[in-house]
Amino acid sequence: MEGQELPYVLVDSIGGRLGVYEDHLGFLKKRFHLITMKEYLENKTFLSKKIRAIYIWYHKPVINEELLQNLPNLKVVASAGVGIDHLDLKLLSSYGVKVSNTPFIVSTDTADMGMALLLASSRRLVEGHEMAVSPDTEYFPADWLGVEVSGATLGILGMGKIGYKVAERAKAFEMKILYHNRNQRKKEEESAVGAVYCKKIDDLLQQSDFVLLALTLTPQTHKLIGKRELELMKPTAILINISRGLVVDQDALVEALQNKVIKAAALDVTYPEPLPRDHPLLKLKNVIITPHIGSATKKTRWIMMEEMAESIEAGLAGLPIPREVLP
Ligand SMILES: O=C(O)[C@H](O)CO
Repeated sequence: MEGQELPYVLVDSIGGRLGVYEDHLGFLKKRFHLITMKEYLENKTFLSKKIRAIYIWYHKPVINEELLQNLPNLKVVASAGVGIDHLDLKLLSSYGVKVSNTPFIVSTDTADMGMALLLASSRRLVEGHEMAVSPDTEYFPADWLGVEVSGATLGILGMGKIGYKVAERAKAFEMKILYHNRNQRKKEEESAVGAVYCKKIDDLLQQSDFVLLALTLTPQTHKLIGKRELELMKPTAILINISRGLVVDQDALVEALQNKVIKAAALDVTYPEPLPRDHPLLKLKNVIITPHIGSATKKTRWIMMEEMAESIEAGLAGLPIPREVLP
């Protein structure tokens, strides 16, 4: 590309908590002229015509109509991860902008995260750690027991790529698996992991010892798990969420956990993220919260970045966009 100007790509920020990773910069800067939101806002007149792609990391920058109106040469939006609930696909398409995501690479790590949360909450790892490092020598009281995983029933809501990988892992833990999904999986896929389809979500909720949410956030799944659904669950059940905070009615969840309607929850996602420091969920002993780290491993995050760069390059060259998301 010597002598040729690199394409201008808008990013939210570089480094820091939500910015593009510093160690991804070498790779990206060989291909693109990265412009942060701050630089764009400081030099809007010149940069708005230059920017041809947006690189969305941690759901940022937020793309609204005003931004689209100001970027007449925008062709591609590459979004990290699988969820695209932060994007208005119809709006983007009306501006002729194509969208890509990285749905395949994140599924293994996110499924691992689901199992990690399931094991951590059932075996009370966080409380156990606190007990072990506490100055108090009252170590492991007899009434402090966990919940067995082997032989327990896991209900998976959302049997896409991530849900299915959770099922594969749960099978190795000798769990019984129920699932609900918009479409029933093929018989051979079901029998490979020993999963039984529940047409009705209520049946899955009533029968499961662990309910794991691996759903896409859509208008149909928005606050799908509310007071009624939590009350259908067993009082000994644990809720695990690795999808989006908004698939659960969080106020109803707080109430259910406070009143022991369910035993515990393990959440990689909440709304908002992070939760305000005085949020009641942060005060409950029967809750584990992690900071939306389903795909946060070194190798996966690197491949996500490479895939996003590949999609931008293809889109700008007028080629079919790998992993394009259609409106
Ligand atoms: O959707 C995903 O892949 C992750 O949750 C990051 O948004």
